[in-house]
Order: sequence, then structure tokens, then C-alpha cells
Amino acid sequence: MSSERPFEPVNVYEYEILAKQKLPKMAYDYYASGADDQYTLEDNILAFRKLRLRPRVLIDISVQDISANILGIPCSFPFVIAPTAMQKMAHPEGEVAVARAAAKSKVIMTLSSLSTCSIEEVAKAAPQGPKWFQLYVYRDREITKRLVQRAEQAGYSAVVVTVDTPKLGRREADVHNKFELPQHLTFANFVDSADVDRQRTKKVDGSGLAAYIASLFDPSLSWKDIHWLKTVTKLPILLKGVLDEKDAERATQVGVAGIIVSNHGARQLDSSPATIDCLESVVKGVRGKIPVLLDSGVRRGTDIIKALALGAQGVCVGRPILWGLAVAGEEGVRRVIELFRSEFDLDMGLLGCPSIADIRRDMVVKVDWSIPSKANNLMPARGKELRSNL
Ligand SMILES: Cc1cc2nc3c(=O)[nH]c(=O)nc-3n(C[C@H](O)[C@H](O)[C@H](O)COP(=O)(O)O)c2cc1C
Ligand SMILES: CC(C)CC(=O)C(=O)O
Repeated sequence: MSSERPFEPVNVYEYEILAKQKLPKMAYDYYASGADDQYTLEDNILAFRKLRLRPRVLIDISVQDISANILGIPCSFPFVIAPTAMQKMAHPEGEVAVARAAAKSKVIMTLSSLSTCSIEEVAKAAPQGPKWFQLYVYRDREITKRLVQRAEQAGYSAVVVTVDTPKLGRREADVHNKFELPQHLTFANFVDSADVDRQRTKKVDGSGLAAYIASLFDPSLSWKDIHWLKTVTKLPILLKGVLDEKDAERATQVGVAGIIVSNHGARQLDSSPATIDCLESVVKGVRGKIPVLLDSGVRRGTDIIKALALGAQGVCVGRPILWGLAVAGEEGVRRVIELFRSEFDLDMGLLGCPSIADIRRDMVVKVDWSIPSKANNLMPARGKELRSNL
């Protein structure tokens, strides 16, 4: 590679390659891994690839509007940053850098309960930017209630309750690496907690994270707790991790404000289906009563279009944000969001859609396509070539 000009990634796969070079192995493996055999990790990408987009022609797209409104929040395009834990492992500014980038790009940022910058630090860093708070429900309901109320007080505008993590999926690399939060970092939302174990992953034989979660997250979490949650906050509640039509229907009955169709980026139940394959049935289940978002495997502007065509109001993106953060901090996150925005804009134009309302179900075509056997084959040709040159 030429040493004269710094290499500028042109897609999110290339950001991952650069991030992998910069990050300690334990951090990269934690960010990148899926559970078990990572079948679902492959499927999340393959399922998008099996859908094709059939464009309409001779449509005036000289004026395009790709802006969106998600739960009443105006966004530059239908894109939300998914919650990912421990972002200071990627960059010293961690969640604060991500929040600043999100605010500048006019997209919603979702902060993880297990962030390495606190709820308040993030709010202070990006007071104007729209922010949601992702909630893990602790066995100790006082801890849970306090988290939600701090988020409400700090100006977050929704609570995203993750419902697919009654236990932590087994990410084998984390077990090998005996994953633990590096000593210089803390779970910043718990530093005032008397119980030190709440702040840190413990040094244990397997993944320290799995041990942390087993001891603190509530595996008895059920629908009744959503009713309870509604009594402790006025904020709208979204359920993250729904894949089933009946669960979607039930969600509308308990009065949540939205659903995120997610398999947690393939990190929980391996062999759970790709989210794009579940989207239409979830949309059917909500019967137009509440908005549906989707995450897991969104890597291209065309993926966003496919999700919208099948009924989502927007998408959430996890790992690519971490890759941008690792490569160039706040600026790297901005560039990754801009890649998604510009691809979405271009692809909408090529599809013949001046606005989001013009994206239609019949533009999506499912192709019968044989499945390559190695995850490596999913890396687009350019990424592979780059990897062999680096
Ligand atoms: C490193 C990492 C950490 C994550 N941490 C959380 C978390 O704290 N809370 C949560 O609800 N989901 C968490 N997720 C899941 C994401 O919110 C999201 O569902 C997933 O990353 C989407 O898939 P993608 O990475 O393919 O875009 C995490 C995902 C990753 C990759
Ligand atoms: C700390 C973990 C529970 C964060 C998470 O959701 C994940 O690693 O997938």
C-alpha cells in the first residue's frame, strides 16, 4: 500500500479491518463475536444479500428527501445507533465521542446500561442530540429504577429494554480470552454503588462478563415487569430483541411505544433467524399500532432500504459504529454514519425513490441463492483484497 496518502475506508467492512489492526485482541474479539458457531452471525449478512431491489425508472429524483421521524424525533435519515457496551475499550473518549458524532449527524444514539461513560457525562457532552437509554433489568429493582430515573432526568427521550438477554450468549472467543473489563475502565453508571462487584467483571475462568450477568441481571424478567417499568418512568418504552409475531402482538397490549426486531447482533441464541427474515411477521403482529425498527447485520444503504420496504421505520447499527470509533474516535463515528447516509441517499435515487414514502414492498425481490460455507466469503471482494495487502 502507498505510504503517501493515509488509507481512507470506503465502506464499513474496511473500517472493521482497520479497527482490528488497532484494537487489543480481547477488545476486538468481544466486539466482533457472535455466539457459539456464529451461524446467525453469517445469516444476518446473508439474509440481506438474498434480497434484491428492483428499481423503477424515469422518476424525477432531482429533489430527494431522506429525512425521517422516529418516535417523534426528526432524524437526518432513518438510522439509530444501537447500544453497545464498554465503548472506551475502542477509544479513550468512548460513549462521549459517539454521542457527539450522533448529535452532529442528527441521528439518535442509544446508550448501553453497561457504558464506560456515565448517563450524565454523555448527556452533558451532547445535550442537543437525541438520546435513548438501553436498560438491562437488574435483580435489584432499586438499581434498575435508579438507572431509568437518572436517564429521564438527564434528558434521554426513551427507554429501550433489552428482552433477549435473560442469560448471556456464549461467545467462545471471550471464554478463551477470559474476557474482563480492562482495569483502568469502569461500568460508569455504577461507580457510586456500594457493591464493587457491580462495577467490574470479575476475574474468573471463563468470560468474566458471563459471570457478571449471571449474578446481576434478572433471569425472571417477564411481561409483568414491563407493567412495573411503566410505573417508574414517563418515558416511552421500546422492547429490543423481539423476533416473533405473537410477542409483537403482546407488546402492543402492554402498551410499549415501539419494538426493535433484533437478535442482538447474533450474540445471544445462535441459530436464531436473521432479523430481516422476521421483520414482516413482527410488523404484522403490531398491526400498525406502534413503530418497528430493526437491527443486526445492517451494513449498507441498500440494507436500510430493504428494512424500510419490509415495514421498518428505521434501522439500528451496532458494530460499524465501534469500528469507526476505534479507527478515529468521534470523527471516525461521523464518517461511518456518513457512509451509511450517503449510500442510502444514492441507493434511494438509483431505486427511483425521491422520498422514504416511495419505498415499496414490491421493490424487494427474494433470490434463490446457494449459501457460501465460510463467513470469510461474506467479506466483499474489495475488503478481502485490502486485508491481504495490509
Ligand atoms: C460489542 C457489542 C456490545 C453490545 N452491547 C449491548 C448492550 O449493552 N445492550 C444491548 O441491548 N445490546 C447490546 N449489543 C447489541 C446491539 O445493541 C445490537 O443489537 C447489535 O449490535 C446489532 O447488530 P450489528 O452489530 O450487526 O449491527 C451489543 C452488541 C455488540 C456487538
Ligand atoms: C455487557 C453485555 C451484557 C453487553 C451486551 O449486550 C453484549 O455484549 O452483547
